[in-house]
Amino acid sequence: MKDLGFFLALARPHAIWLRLGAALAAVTLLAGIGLIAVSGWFIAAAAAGGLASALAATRGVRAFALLRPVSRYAERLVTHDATFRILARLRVWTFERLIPLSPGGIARMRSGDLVARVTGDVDALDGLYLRFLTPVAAAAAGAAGVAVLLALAAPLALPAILFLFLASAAGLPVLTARASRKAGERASDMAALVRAEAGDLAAGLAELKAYGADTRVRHRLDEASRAWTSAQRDLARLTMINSAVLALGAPLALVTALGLATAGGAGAGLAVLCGFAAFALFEGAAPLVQAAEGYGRMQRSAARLRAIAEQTGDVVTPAAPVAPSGRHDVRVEALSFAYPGSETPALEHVSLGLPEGSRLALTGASGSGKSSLIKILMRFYPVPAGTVWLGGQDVTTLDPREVRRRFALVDQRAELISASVRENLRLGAPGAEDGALWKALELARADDVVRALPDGLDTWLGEFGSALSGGQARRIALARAFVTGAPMLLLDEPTEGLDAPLEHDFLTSLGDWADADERRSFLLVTHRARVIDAAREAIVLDNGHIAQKGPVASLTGPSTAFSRLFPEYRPAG
Ligand SMILES: Nc1ncnc2c1ncn2[C@@H]1O[C@H](COP(=O)(O)OP(=O)(O)OP(=O)(O)O)[C@@H](O)[C@H]1O
Repeated sequence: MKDLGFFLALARPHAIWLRLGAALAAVTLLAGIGLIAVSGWFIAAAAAGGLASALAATRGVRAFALLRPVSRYAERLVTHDATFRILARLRVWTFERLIPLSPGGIARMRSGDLVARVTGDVDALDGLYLRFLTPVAAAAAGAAGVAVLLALAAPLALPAILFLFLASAAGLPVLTARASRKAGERASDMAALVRAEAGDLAAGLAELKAYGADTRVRHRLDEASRAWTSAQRDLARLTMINSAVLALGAPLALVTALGLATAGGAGAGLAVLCGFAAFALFEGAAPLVQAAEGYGRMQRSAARLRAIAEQTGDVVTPAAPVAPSGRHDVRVEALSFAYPGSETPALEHVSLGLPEGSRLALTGASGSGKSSLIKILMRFYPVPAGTVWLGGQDVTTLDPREVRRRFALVDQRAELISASVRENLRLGAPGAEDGALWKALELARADDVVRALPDGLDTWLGEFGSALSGGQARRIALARAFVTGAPMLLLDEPTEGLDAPLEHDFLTSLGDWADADERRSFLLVTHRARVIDAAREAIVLDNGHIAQKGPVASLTGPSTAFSRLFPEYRPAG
């Protein structure tokens, strides 16, 4: 309940609309009770031949019959509008909690699970605002209205009817909430699991099929789906029982009120009016029971969403970040780092400098820590030991977003988003004009690629840029990095998988970009000897330590770490 209370509080800015919706729901319920009660009175009066009463009743029927749909329409409009606004706020709230989590922190969460939280869990909470708050107020107003009517016309019936109503509108929902809790939580968990499994299956379908593992994942998905269906079946059973109880409660109230009103001396017309009013009151109990049926699900969704709010990012934004200096030289001093949950350090006591205008290659065997260093520079992970200086300032005193703005990242996956070429290029510079995009494309030798696409810059690139070859995607990713205007490029094996001419073109583009401004610099992670020639200096990492560093030509020589990695290396030219 604490979690649900938290999300109720989040809806406070929209409270006025929820209250108006509740008032309209109360009017709708009262109009419904009035319509049925007066209709009953009309039938009884007409049967008894009381023309005057029958005429008065028809006026009542007309008034209530007009009022009910109008107030219901207005209520739906107001409550749905308020609910959608609250859900939109909730989504923004969720993203605001996710964004400060560093990419390193988010990478530990399953992507399908994240999607389930932002979509399914947020949607599940609509029941809290739409099916819980509004009906409580309406049912209370309906009960008060019928109580006044019975107190005036058939006081004998009042206690029995109120008892029946309280049992249906309070007792039954409480019992239902208890009974539905486990099944609801299971349904919510399984729905999230199904989304996560389906996400994994869709994302890795080609690989899973290639290795014949798709059947295994499909089985897991089937199992989760079956568990989800079973939980939903349990909930449906509960709904069925509740519907039966409510269906019995309404006629029981009718008969009770009718009998007791007659016993109390009310005439036939009045007795029927009281009976039908008591009957119609049960319309107000149904939404409360429905809300209780969704309690477990809502509770779980609220808990899962709150868990996001309670996560603290690995990379902390300082409360008062210092303003960045205009410089962008980097210095790493005695940096040590291990991944969360890992005992083995990925980097140990690493010190290096990347002055403005530098062209540095970072090489080393697989697992030596090259990508880890890039992730730390990008502030995807914290700096647990040692110091990283950017423009003479300790990066932990700067806003991580400011640090990231100084770097543009290109890696071997060249992750293009499923959007147009233009949107991909503008990812890091949303306001960039087409002229700037074409300039960057020319510099990255990707302008011909884009001109050959059916709609040029407007061409849709498909999921992860699947409409392009690896080489084309890499060149567009390089152009995207150029568009950002960042003075430093971090390239993580950017030419992996490219043939020699494509690799040569890529490195020439990189060189041209760096030549255009002497303050520009790049750090190039590579396993390939040919690529090292694009740099002036190189660092060889070995098991998280710096084994060698200096101008590329100085690293060769018998039994150096560099020559062990590149025995065939001959400096270019
Ligand atoms: N997300 C992670 N969680 C835990 N350990 C990790 C993670 N990423 C890398 N490691 C570990 O950190 C060490 C350094 O990895 P890193 O990716 O930096 O090496 P690398 O030199 O870039 O390797 P490669 O050339 O194969 O890309 C390795 O031992 C690796 O297993």
